[in-house]
Amino acid sequence: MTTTPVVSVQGVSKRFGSVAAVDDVSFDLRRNGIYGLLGRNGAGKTTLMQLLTGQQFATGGTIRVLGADPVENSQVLRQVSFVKESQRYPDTFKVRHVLLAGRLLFPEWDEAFARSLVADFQLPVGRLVKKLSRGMLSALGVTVGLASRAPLTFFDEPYLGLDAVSRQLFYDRLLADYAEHPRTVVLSTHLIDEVGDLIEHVLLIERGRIVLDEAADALRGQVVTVTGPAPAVDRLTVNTDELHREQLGPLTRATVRGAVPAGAAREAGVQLEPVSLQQLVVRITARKAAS
Ligand SMILES: Nc1ncnc2c1ncn2[C@@H]1O[C@H](COP(=O)(O)OP(=O)(O)OP(=O)(O)O)[C@@H](O)[C@H]1O
Repeated sequence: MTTTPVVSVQGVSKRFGSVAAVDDVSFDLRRNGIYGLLGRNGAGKTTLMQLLTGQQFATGGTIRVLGADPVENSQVLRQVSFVKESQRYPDTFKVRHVLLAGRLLFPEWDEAFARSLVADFQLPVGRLVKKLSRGMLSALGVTVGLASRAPLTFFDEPYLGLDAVSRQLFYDRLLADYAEHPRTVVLSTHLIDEVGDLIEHVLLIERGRIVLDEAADALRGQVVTVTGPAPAVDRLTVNTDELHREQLGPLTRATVRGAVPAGAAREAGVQLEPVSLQQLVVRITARKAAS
């Protein structure tokens, strides 16, 4: 059975003058999944999320969110939570006003969950938002994003201000809550190894184009480094897609995508090692940049 995707993007572009921030991209986001929107600085992650949340107009193409155009569509936008680090709040707002706004705006808001997150992150509910530290502001965004339980939730690197302990808390709470209340979550980040275990699906954007759109598990198993004498490495990797090659003294190390026979590698004294999601993204991005 196929279910309608939560987001469907067809041939979408967004230009700012001569800059193509998003360049003819097409992809779907399915119902219930944790997506990693990965890419280097300036790749187009924020612009893409702004397009999906109706905060920017596409220069071309079609965007459907929950089956409709998101622009000025309150029916759709009530189902969408977009947490970004640069979030602005009215000057007079205290933390508790932001939480109240969340409760009023989001139909699925869970007040008890919000309170437990406020306690976890030790947020001062009576303090003016403009007096919060950067980390506290991030924690407030994360709290709203999680407690909103929106069917489509975007986190645009809101955790950059969080310290390592708070970031781990965010990842733990997200996973636990997602298990009980599945929804579609998009995490944009360049802290790829940190979110590597959370992500079910990878969308890699590079200079406005989607260059990878794959299940994370499939990717993890597909890419290996093969280290040994050059002739043996060549022989074992003949049917693979080579992403990178380097010479380490007498040894060659190739990063390849595809099946490398483990038994034959052992016999040839060639070492196989799995590649982390972070390394994989770096290799693919570097190759795209070179081509
Ligand atoms: N309002 C704007 N006016 C002009 N150019 C813009 C505007 N917004 C984004 N851009 C440009 O579009 C490109 C993509 O920017 P975007 O913020 O989407 O990237 P990003 O992947 O989110 O980057 P980062 O990880 O650094 O936040 C960049 O070249 C940026 O300078």
